[in-house]
Amino acid sequence: MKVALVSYEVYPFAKVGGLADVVGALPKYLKKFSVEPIVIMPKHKIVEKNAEKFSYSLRKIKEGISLPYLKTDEKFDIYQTFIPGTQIPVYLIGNDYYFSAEQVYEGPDLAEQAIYFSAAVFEALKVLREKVDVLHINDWQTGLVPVYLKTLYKDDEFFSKTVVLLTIHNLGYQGIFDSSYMNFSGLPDYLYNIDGIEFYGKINFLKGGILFSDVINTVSPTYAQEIQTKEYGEKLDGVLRLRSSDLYGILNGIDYEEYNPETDKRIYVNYSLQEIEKKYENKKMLQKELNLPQTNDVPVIGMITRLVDQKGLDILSEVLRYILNMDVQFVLLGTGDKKYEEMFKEIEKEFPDKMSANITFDIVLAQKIYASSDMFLMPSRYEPCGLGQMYSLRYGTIPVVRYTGGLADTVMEYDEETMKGNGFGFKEYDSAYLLKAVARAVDFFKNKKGHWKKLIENALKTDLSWERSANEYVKIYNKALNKRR
Ligand SMILES: Nc1ncnc2c1ncn2[C@@H]1O[C@H](COP(=O)(O)OP(=O)(O)O[C@H]2O[C@H](CO)[C@@H](O)[C@H](O)[C@H]2O)[C@@H](O)[C@H]1O
Repeated sequence: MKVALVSYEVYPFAKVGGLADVVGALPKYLKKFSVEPIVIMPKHKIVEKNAEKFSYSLRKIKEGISLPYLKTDEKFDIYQTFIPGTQIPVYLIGNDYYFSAEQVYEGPDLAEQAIYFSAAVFEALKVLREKVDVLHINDWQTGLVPVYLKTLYKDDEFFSKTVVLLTIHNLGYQGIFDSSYMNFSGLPDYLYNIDGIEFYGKINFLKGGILFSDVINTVSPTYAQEIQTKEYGEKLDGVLRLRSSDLYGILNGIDYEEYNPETDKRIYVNYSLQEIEKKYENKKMLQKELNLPQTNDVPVIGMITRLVDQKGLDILSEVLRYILNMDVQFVLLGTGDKKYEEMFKEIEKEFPDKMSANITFDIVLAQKIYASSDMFLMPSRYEPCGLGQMYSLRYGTIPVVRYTGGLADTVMEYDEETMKGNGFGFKEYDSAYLLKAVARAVDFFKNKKGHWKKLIENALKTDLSWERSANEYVKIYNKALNKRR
């Protein structure tokens, strides 16, 4: 079975968030289940910049390809590279006008960029003579791929057996744009309809993906249920309920080779369950690097996140000062909304010995924080899967989370009686419960050393590998293929 994973971000070539990690890792594991994966992404400017850092090279293999249906004369080239350490080909759509901004989600016009990329997938596959069974698309940027397939490419022999799986990594981002883009896309006008891609007087790319894909999944079972409700449905719950018999939840895995405390070169000192004291050497080095007092008596609470409302920053802002009045240190790494960046900077000034606010994007520092912290905070309003808590568990760092979406599927409240569970959390989205959960974790760290050790052991033993998830993906690829047979 040949599968093309289509994504606007892929690690290590261009990463903004968790989407990149998933599409960068999944193909490696699909291979173990006899799937032949290829990857298609835009050649963002950052892809060239990252080449040296991650030791890959880019080779131009085709050039000057036009898009027959779009209202543009812009042509694209195809570059090729491989997922590092593998033979898995990555094809990059290169166009200087659309994909040369400094940041992945910048550029002349994000709607046109996404349309251009989605349409280019078809022409690229034809030029490359890559006949794929499944187009595995990801998030709104690729939502129009199945719409093109089932309309303008419907009678194209080359794609007559191709099916589409849409993975929704985050329903909060849908790609809602002015209806005038219908014209640019070249898609038939009848699609601008409530049963098509029209959405409250605009067009919605993700809605197109949901309606036109053969099978859909989200990145955790709980989130797959939640998004069919009004509370989490982001106005697409009705459309999702319509597709509920084709909607699955598959928990993401994490890349166990890339994220391994025993071998990770980005952290200060490697460690394992057998040498857990070395985790504390990391902690001391991080404290030093970030100018915090070097001590093991005080728990370090880490947080690495895009600074957006989704991540629970509003309830955190209500109680962060209370948290810092406990005997703790708090290390934040994140970028995003200015109001949150400023808030953390402000609080850092108030608590210079306790708070370190790092408003930057830094993959190496992220790793050091995952390894060195005692706890990892993720009080999300909603969380499709969440990778942060999984990386923490892998590094023996205890997650404190709101039990929603994938957080509810991966973190289990610690039970003193049975000594089962790998973290702490709260259900209701309310700052008082957040504070209580943090206080409970701090109490265990300080006063219940035996239990804390057991927590670390349970965290390190949690199975979050991709193998199981890759197997699930193969099952739903087959479900999609059965629809066309
Ligand atoms: N400033 C910074 N510096 C370095 N690294 C940083 C960083 N800010 C964030 N990161 C990294 O970006 C990733 C974030 O992944 P998450 O899954 O936690 O959230 P995100 O909302 O981006 O992903 C969405 O897609 C993923 C993938 O499906 C879902 O798990 C998730 O729920 C959904 O919201 C982590 O690897 C984190 O370490």
